[in-house]
Amino acid sequence: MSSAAPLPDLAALLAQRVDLDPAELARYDLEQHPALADTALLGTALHDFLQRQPETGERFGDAVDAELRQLVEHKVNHFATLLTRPWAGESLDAGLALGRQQHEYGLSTAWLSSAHRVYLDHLEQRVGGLALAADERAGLTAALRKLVFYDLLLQLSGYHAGAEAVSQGEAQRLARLNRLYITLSQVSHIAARNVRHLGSRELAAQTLLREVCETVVEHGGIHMAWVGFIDAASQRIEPFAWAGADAARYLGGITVSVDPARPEGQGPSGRAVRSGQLQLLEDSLNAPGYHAWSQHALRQGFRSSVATPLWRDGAVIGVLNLYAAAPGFFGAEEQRLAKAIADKIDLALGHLDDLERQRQAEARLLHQATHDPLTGLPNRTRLFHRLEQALQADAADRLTVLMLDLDGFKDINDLFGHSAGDTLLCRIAERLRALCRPADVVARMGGDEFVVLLEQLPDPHTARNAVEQIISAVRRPVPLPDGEVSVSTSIGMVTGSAGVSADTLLRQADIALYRAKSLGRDQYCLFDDELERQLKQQQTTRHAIRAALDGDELALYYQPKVDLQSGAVIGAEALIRWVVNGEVRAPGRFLPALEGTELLGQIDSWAIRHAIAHAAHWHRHGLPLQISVNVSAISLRRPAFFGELRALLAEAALPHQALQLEVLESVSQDSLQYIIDCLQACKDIGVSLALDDFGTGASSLLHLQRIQPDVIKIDQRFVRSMREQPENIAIIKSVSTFSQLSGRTVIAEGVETEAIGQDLLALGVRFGQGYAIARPMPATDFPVWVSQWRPPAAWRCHVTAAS
Ligand SMILES: Nc1nc2c(ncn2[C@@H]2O[C@H](COP(=O)(O)OP(=O)(O)OP(=O)(O)O)[C@@H](O)[C@H]2O)c(=O)[nH]1
Repeated sequence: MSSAAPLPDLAALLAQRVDLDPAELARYDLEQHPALADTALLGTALHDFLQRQPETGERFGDAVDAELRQLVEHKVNHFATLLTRPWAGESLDAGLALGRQQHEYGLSTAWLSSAHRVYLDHLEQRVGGLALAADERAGLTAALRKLVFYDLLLQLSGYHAGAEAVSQGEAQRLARLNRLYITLSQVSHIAARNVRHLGSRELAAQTLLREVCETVVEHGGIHMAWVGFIDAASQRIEPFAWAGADAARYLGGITVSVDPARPEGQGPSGRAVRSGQLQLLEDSLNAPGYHAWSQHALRQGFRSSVATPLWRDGAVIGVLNLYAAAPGFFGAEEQRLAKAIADKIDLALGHLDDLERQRQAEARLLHQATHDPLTGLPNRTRLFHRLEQALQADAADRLTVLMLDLDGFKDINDLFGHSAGDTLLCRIAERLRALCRPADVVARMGGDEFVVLLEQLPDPHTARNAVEQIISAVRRPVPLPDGEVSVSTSIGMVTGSAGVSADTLLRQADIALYRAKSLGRDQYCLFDDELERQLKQQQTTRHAIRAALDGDELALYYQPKVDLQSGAVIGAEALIRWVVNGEVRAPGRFLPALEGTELLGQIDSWAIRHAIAHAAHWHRHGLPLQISVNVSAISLRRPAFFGELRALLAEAALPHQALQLEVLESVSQDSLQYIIDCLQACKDIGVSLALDDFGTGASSLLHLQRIQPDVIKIDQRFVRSMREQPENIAIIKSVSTFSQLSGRTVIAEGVETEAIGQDLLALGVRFGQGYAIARPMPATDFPVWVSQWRPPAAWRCHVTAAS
């Protein structure tokens, strides 16, 4: 061994510490004494010694045999090298490595040092066996002792270097973890944020997840972070939010799939989705299955990453990817943190979904509260709100409200069933919607009533056009499972004006609608102040009539019906009068105000009750006449009508034939089967039926067939003017002939003069009613009149001539 070569710094330093002079060792030329090492012997001694140390068992556990043997082998080899080439670099390295290794095993310095006792014993024994002079042996022994201490210092240096490296690495790791924990707490904070104001679920998720990525990058020492979600159609993981240097460019350049059959599905994200487990990429440079991305990753400057699955309702929906610049960045603790961040994202997404569900539920509730469930149109509440908004806008005068009510809709329900009625309402709703502009409001107010709100109309002409189109559209037949039905609609129309309230506008539209109905339906009516005045008048009248019904102001007057030929009184028609402060008012002055109201039905009931009472009284007093009373459609529609009538007849003990019901042709035009059934039931118990005002309806003969009246009353308009309008004579004649042929009695109304009576007799009409016979009179006057009545001589002569 050459002592001329300089010692490595550390070797020189340690040698100096133990006062070992390389020249001193060199003097003994240890290579001459291979027996000194005797590695086999030393190995056994060292193994036996170390195995006895209590610390050995604690440190090596079950693996004591294999691991201790290996360590002992390293030690012994090193010892042999040390003896022969103590200053060689490999000897130095091996000593340091041994020390670091014992530190890594977690062995103490005491344990390490104790081995050197064995070296000393071993060397002393070996040296004792050498053939050396005493002073030489003493010198060699001393040099070898120093060499053992030198090695002890060398191994302890390695041990400490190891300890230092670990503590430095640990400090860095702790600092990194600390940052990550801070990051996690910030992520928790973000995930728990109130997101209501962030807009839609999509927008809120984007904001939250972007903030999470930014926080992780900014505070967590992460190079880049992104969250992606699985797109079911493409089976790709589509980036949703990201942060970090050039993240957008990186993500723009890669495709990530969950499909294991594709190379893009082989990376950590695809595997994370499929396995539901975090996937660790220790080093992108040498990771199997990573070739598809490694170039991108290198350019992007990251070496390690974790892909953590994101969950929703038990299924993986996406991935959180975190990247670090250093390889092996993600230790166990970092991975736990990545999972914890992913958990927070799961929570935040769950929270967003709950919020979205809540929002949808609220929207549904609001929709339910503001829309009609049958047609889906806005309901009264919403209409009212929209109307108020429209009125607050500047152009109130360019606003038109149309209030629609279908005509005779009740009949559709009655004839075809309620569900057919529903279908009809839906079809009408669709037609209205189709006719209006998107900004117009079409609302269903309930029942068969709709309101259309037309805003920003350029002129009144446009509004009228719209109404006319609506009227025609409603008229078009609607196909139903059992055939087609047709309805019409009446419409009240009103135009907005500055300062008018929504309430008022709707009320005015309603007034106009009412007028359109009373004018005969299937038309529209424009609201004006006169209309309102009339309505008020009407309401006053109704109020007064209701009071009259309860009080004693109504009376029945009787107008006789006679045989013009013989002068015989065949009966009388009961006509209602309203006696106010001595003034007797004819029904024409107050009944129109009751049109369509239940009050009309009450008036009918009152009249029937009193007519029966009068007739019964006269019957009991030798005047067995048939008394007729007018009944409106509204009464005949009442299911209780027939029962009540029969009870009244029974109570008064009046023969049923003594009562006649006069119905208007318009009743029959309603053609309701149950009205006809009701009339038939009355006929079946002997009550007589007269068709009033015959000739004024649209299809008289047709309805005759359905109603089957016993008596036909020719409307007085034909009779009164028969002299001036000869065509009326033809009508009267044909009605008379037809009636005689079908076995019905014909009575002419409006016999106002003797001449008319004569003409009627000449046409073969025998029975009449009119001023030439008698005006309607109070019930008390009627028996007297009957006893005194004589027909004009001309009629009697006519009779004579005819016979
Ligand atoms: N099928 C159906 N019918 C309804 C609904 N709501 C209300 N109705 C009925 O619709 C009818 C509306 O009454 P009215 O407007 O007085 O009946 P109408 O026969 O059209 O009378 P006019 O308007 O005077 O021509 C009533 O018989 C209600 O029972 C519904 O949702 N579906």
